[in-house]
Amino acid sequence: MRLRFTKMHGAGNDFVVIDATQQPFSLSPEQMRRLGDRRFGVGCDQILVIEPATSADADFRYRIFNNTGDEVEHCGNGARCFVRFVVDAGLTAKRDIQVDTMNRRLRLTLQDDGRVTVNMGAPVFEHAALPFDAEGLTPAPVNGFPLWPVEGVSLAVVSMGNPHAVLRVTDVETAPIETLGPLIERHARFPRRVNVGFMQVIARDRIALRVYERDAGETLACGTGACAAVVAGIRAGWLDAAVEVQTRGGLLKIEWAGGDAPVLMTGPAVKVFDGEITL
Ligand SMILES: N[C@@H](CCC[C@H](N)C(=O)O)C(=O)O
Repeated sequence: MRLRFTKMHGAGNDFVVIDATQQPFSLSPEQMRRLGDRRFGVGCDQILVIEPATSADADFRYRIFNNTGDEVEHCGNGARCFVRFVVDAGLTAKRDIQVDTMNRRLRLTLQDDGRVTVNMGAPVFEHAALPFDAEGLTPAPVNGFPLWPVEGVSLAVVSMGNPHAVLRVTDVETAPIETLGPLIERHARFPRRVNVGFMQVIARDRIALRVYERDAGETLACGTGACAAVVAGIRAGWLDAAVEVQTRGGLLKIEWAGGDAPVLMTGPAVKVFDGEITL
């Protein structure tokens, strides 16, 4: 089958975007893996699929697959690229767009400077939402916020629609991402696995972050990971309500007023090229 696609990235987190409003989309997990393979296919961290809305008050439906072919709940950097794509492709004349994902309604705004702000919804701390199995563990609360001892480190657990574990490190450049990342990602306490964020607090309004993503491994940026890290940092009393997140691929701005307030994420969305592939 021949498939038209657009290669995009958000702060270096890269995507193959498929417009399923204009062409049929039905790829097997094997075809997805080939598409996502950097040597045998196009290569990307995630595949984003844009579909017509299925509810009356949404503009589109947006589906996300890791480059392993597994469908996942959420992708923050991808959400920004989704907006850039639908506006540039003329699929909508709106600048404020509502989209349904697997488990959330997102509200997104294309700014005049080309960046996109995404209302990511509120963070969820209930363990069932990740899920996280805390049976038999005693948390070490920091300012009342529980940090959980797993594999010798202290983890904050946060769902942004998808699961995140966040740990504070003194230096992201020397943090053991390659060893600890996969160990926590596949730890039995996270039955559906987890994205693992390594956060260095630089100031109350600035962190450096590296994320070992579920399935994709370390990416140059993770939007939901940035939200989870900032939320954890705010709850632990380390950060203010607006924080710049330095990732290896670029800068993201995250804002959260606490409680049930939604997390707002602002950052870049860039088209790289259009292409066609036979799968
Ligand atoms: N890169 C993403 C997150 C993609 C999904 C993640 N790997 C998962 O499995 O939950 C982002 O920008 O949020």
